[in-house]
Amino acid sequence: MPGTDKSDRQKASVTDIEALDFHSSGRPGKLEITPTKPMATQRDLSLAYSPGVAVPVKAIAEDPSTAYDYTTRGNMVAVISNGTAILGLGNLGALASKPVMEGKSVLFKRFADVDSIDLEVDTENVDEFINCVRYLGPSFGGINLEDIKAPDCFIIESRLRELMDIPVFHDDQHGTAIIAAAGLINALALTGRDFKTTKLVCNGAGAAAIACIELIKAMGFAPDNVILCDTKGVIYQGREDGMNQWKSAHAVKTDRRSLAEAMAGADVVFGLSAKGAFSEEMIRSMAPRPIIFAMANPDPEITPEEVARIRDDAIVATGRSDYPNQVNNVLGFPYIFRGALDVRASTINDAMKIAAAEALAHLAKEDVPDDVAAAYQGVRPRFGAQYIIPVPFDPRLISAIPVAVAKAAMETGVARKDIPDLDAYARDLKARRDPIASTLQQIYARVRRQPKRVVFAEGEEEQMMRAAVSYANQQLGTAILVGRDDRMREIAERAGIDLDRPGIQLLNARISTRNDAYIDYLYARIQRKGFLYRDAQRMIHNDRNHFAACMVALGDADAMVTGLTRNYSTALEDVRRCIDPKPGHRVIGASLALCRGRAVLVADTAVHDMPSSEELADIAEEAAGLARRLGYEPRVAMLAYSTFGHPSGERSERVREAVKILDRRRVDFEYDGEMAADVALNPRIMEQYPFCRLSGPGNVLVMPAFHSASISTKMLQELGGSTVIGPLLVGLDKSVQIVSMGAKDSDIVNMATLAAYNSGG
Ligand SMILES: NC(=O)C1=CN([C@@H]2O[C@H](COP(=O)(O)OP(=O)(O)OC[C@H]3O[C@@H](n4cnc5c(N)ncnc54)[C@H](OP(=O)(O)O)[C@@H]3O)[C@@H](O)[C@H]2O)C=CC1
Ligand SMILES: CC(=O)C(=O)O
Ligand SMILES: [Mg+2]
Repeated sequence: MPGTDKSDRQKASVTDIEALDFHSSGRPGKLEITPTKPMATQRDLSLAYSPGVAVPVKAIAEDPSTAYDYTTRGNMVAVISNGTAILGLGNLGALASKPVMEGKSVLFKRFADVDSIDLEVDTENVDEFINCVRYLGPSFGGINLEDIKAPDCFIIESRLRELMDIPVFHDDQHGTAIIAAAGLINALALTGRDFKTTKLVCNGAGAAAIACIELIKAMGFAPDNVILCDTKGVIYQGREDGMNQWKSAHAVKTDRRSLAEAMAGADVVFGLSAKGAFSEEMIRSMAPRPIIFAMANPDPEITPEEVARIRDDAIVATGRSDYPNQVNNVLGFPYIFRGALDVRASTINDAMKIAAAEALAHLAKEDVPDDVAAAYQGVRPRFGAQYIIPVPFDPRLISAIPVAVAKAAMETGVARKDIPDLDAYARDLKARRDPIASTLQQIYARVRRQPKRVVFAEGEEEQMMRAAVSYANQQLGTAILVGRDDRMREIAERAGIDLDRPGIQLLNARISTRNDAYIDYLYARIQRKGFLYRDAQRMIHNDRNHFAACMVALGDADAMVTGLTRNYSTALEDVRRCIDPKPGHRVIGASLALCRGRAVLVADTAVHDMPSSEELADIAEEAAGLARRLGYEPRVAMLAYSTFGHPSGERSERVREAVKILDRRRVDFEYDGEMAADVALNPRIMEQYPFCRLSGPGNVLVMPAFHSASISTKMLQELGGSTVIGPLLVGLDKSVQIVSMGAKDSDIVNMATLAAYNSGG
């Protein structure tokens, strides 16, 4: 198995198997290309291809700038590597770099709606690489070079910048430098230091390191106060071994020779080298309130835990997302290119880079508004040692950084398109990303802060075990697998699943010491419903759903997940035997559909077959409550085949009546209907009904009946490429989620996490 030693695996938030499964499941890899125009008819074909395509061809030949109007060029970036410095893993070749490059491409899309394709170029020859890339200009609005080793990357980037008239940006250099500079601006402010007098050591003298120190010197650091080190130690004036012109440019006059000597008394240390390069002794020798950016990936030069063991006055950042203060270029490249593309910039210059760094630094100092707090695990972070830089999921990044970059491009004359109204541009950017689409990430973060005990009722199923291990690994809490101990171990061993890890508990229902309590509890609930004491005994001993639900009911676990081996309604019946609805609530199912950066809740996708008007109103209230718990303000659209009375019919009448009931109940959320789905979702169509009370497109869709709810979500999933999570059970007094039969381990983890989240606390 590729990867890491045992201790690494235990602290890793994902296992090697999970990482491989993630990449191989479904369509291998992380990207696909989908057309943006219909390709359904002969006419479509004639327009998209011959003869219609000849018209834009001629237009572009006549005026090249129209390529931005007629092709993907203006929103398309290539991520290009030869794999000679893949993260901190070294030179593993072009092909091996592909997962990272695909990853960068999906981050472009996810965070800034920039389309991107990865290109791996199989040569270590600098001239060959340049020649390969230089002719690709017409295809792209920008080139993001990635993971090319120093010093080749310096030559490659500077030659390509001369040869091409679109931005060429080596992310490991400038992306990293921008983010590190932003973090440093804030860390210096917090420790009361001045750029001009602060002493900094940078370990690593490659792509990222050289760019970082060039940028911080441009921002005011004194060259004599910056010591660069590489595998051979300090880069001092006169050194000959392992040198190149880029290192020489930063050589200093000093008698220090080793990294340990350089770090003694230093205020700041940057690690852009390799795992474990900083020893405890080195950290101990630094000045009071040291600033430590250990940025090597995937493992830092020293971990925050290791630093905390030695001193409590340090500000620590790493390149990883599972520690506070993630200094990683993911905070930069998507947004920097967004801004550059939107003004059709010919290059990304220093002014644009500094503008991005300052915008990022500034954001960390701003108050975190409610709708952003969710991205921070529901806690409002305060500018300080644990929060010097925003997290990648901060929804403000999309409207802050591209604006700063675009403005700097216009001011320095490299923009080929003007954006006259930057406020309007910021609003457009904000609309490009729906904060609800980050919901799941926020939920995970919240659970991680308050880990929960979740029972995985069908513990003998391989998928459940995988999900439980993933749940525990992600530090979401304790995963309790219910099943026969020996059977679970046998299956786990065959499947290569390691159950002996922190956070996993195996529980045999037959021999649990709590059975008498569960049986008494259950019997009290079912004795007047035609069941005998021995029925209750059998249910607890032999049926894992009843056993697990009683565990949750009696507080031995916080939440439960089941459903893999039994159909939804049967599993729900089992659970309902043990757990009541929350007082004053109705149990419903709601599905969260995530599609193209947009998210909607659809209800009721599980419980009510043909809801009455009263029940539809209840469903609306439950679904709106769920939306709020998920962190967003509901706009409930009561859906039907008709819109505001036309065409009329019995089902629509029922929905209309539900709206009147909500009026009478004076509920405290936006709702309206009845309306068709396109009216609810498309603002242009909604405009035709100016009296509609929704302030924007519906984000909670209450369906007129179970069949329409189920059919529409399944169609969204199969035809629309949506991720559908759920149905989520809402309204029960204790937190239970039921997955669909045959669900994948990743679906089960999502549901377990949602169950944990819903269990409150
Ligand atoms: N957090 C972030 O956003 C980013 C982090 N990085 C990380 O920075 C590191 C370097 O990447 P990059 O600059 O692209 O790679 P390069 O190959 O261009 O440079 C690597 C540099 O690190 C030095 N080095 C390697 N091991 C050690 C060591 N144990 N002690 C001192 N110096 C060492 C090398 O020294 P020599 O010159 O003697 O060979 C070289 O100067 C990687 O770990 C990478 O993951 C990179 C980009 C972004
Ligand atoms: C983050 C990144 O680009 C790297 O580690 O190489
Ligand atoms: Mg990189």
